[in-house]
Amino acid sequence: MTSLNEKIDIIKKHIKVYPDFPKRGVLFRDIFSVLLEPEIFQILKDVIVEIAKDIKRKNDYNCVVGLDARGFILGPLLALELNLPFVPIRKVGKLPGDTYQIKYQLEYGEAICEIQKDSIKPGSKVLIVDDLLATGGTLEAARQLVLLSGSSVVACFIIMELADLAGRNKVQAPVESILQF
Ligand SMILES: O=P(O)(O)OC[C@H]1O[C@H](OP(=O)(O)OP(=O)(O)O)[C@H](O)[C@@H]1O
Ligand SMILES: Nc1ncnc2[nH]cnc12
Repeated sequence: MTSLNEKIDIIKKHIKVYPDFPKRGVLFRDIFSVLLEPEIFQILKDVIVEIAKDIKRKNDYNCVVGLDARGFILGPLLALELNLPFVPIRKVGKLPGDTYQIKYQLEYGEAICEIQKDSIKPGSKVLIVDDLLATGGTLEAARQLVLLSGSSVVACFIIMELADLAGRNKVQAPVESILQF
């Protein structure tokens, strides 16, 4: 049987790294490269489900929120497995109906993200899911959108954390990451 740490090592080896994308000086870590081989994608799924269940035991949640765009790979997998609702947070202009909006800074730019006002049941306890934590601007904006929706964030779950950027210090909720760079 492959241990959790061995599975995490396999995932790490399959994350392709691109220097100077999308801007000079950024080392881009591409989670999509893990999805090219079904058996590696399956390992990623097994690892995130195991860790998400562990987070739930410590810090119960009843809703999974995923961030545009790469949080949409992971969030729905977890939500289905845990039988919980999945709610998307999207870049501005992509969601129909009434929305809450927050502007935030990225490692390489600025953006606005949105959530549909009627998507999260008020009073929910939310797990936010994304592929990568860089400056923490995206996660903190997402946390504020959950708050505007009348719910709270019990934890954030990330595959890759760029530890040097100290993004977790910007996020006013516990952050759990699988790989640190
Ligand atoms: O911690 P931060 O500095 O906020 O950066 C992290 C965010 O940046 C990336 O998404 P990006 O905004 O590039 O959007 P994409 O997934 O649509 O490419 C990544 O998937 C995170 O969502
Ligand atoms: N270095 C990086 N690699 C992939 N996605 C990112 N989003 C922000 N910084 C990133």
